[in-house]
Amino acid sequence: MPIMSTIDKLFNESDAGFIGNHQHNGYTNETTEEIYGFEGPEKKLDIRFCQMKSSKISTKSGLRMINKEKWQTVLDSARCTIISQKSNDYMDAYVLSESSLFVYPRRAMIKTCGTTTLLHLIAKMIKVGQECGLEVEMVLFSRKNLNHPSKQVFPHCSFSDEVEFLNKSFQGQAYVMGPLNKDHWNLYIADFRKSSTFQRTEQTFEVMMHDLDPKVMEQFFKKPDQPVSEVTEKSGIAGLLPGSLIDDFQFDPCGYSMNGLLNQWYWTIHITPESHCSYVSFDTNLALADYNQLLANVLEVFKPGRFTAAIYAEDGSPCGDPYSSLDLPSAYSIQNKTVHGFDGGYDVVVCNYSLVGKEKKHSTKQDLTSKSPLECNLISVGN
Ligand SMILES: C[S@+](CC[C@H](N)C(=O)[O-])C[C@H]1O[C@@H](n2cnc3c(N)ncnc32)[C@H](O)[C@@H]1O
Repeated sequence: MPIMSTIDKLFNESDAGFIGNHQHNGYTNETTEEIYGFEGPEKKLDIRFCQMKSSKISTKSGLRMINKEKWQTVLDSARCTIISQKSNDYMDAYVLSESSLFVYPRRAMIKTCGTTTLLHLIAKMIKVGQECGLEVEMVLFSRKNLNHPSKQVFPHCSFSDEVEFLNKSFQGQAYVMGPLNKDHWNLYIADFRKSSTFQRTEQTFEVMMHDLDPKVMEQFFKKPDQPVSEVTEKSGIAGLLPGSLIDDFQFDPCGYSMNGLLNQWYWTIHITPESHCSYVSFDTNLALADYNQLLANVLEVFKPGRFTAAIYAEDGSPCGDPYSSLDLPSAYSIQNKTVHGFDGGYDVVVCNYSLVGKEKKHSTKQDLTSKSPLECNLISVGN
């Protein structure tokens, strides 16, 4: 079935008053999103699994044994729908009505936006793992601060509720990276990995962009007869990581999501183009030694007014020194940089940037001599 007719069918079959996660307020014809703006910033759950000792099930495909229909029943708990799927030798990647799901044999990464209830799917996720002979060995839950937390469904109205909820299943630790009263990134980690059992080589890079250039955002309002592949090409998205298998989707009347599969690496972009709540996210686990050029290219494509960048890097990953990563693109000034070294063998760095003066042209060509004052928070291990 073509993608468009699939999503039309899914949404038409939704309960009255709900279109995917677009929720009517029940009093007028206006949706919650029309009043407050769509909540672009995603909640992200990254769960790593290992072989369960007591289990007789042992397959190389692990979580990839689970089919699309079964994943949909898991996603029902988060209130989002699978729109499309693409797979390669390494992973299954799903575009969702609200963001994306990536499934590796021993890892599932889900990000959902709007008023989805991501953490409600944890119990089903653990069960799915058990059915594949796997148990959880690490959980990372993260999200940027939300625009309208009070419009969320429990436990997503506050990070402390989310942490309490997560701690019912795992015993983890919670961190706020960045200024509490400005853009910041919440992170919860439960790490059950046995030390020195294997090399830690994972890394992820996220850019969370606000106040985007309206001319750029115009491209993500659906135009009759323009195929989504043309939007992906002309916007510059396709050129970010050439050679990728791309699964892209345009929402009606606006909005855009894509998953990219580049060998074993995923990348994903989600766009909320409405001017009163414009937001774009870029997320990848691509194993680069540093992300400066990729960041510059992403900024050149989207031209945000402000953005937060976050790197998670394990000690054995190519991105060895996150502190010196995220060098300043010249059109932007860095507001703050928060680095946390974890005793589990990984570091996290989160930076906030804003565009220097509206009159300045959007150019992200690197000029490392013009660094502006840097407020730097170094948090020691175990804090
Ligand atoms: C799912 S997309 C991408 C969200 C993403 N987290 C981001 O980075 O902005 C959200 C955009 O699609 C639009 N949209 C249109 N129909 C939608 C639907 N049925 N469900 C979710 N979003 C929809 C929203 O208004 C918004 O502009």
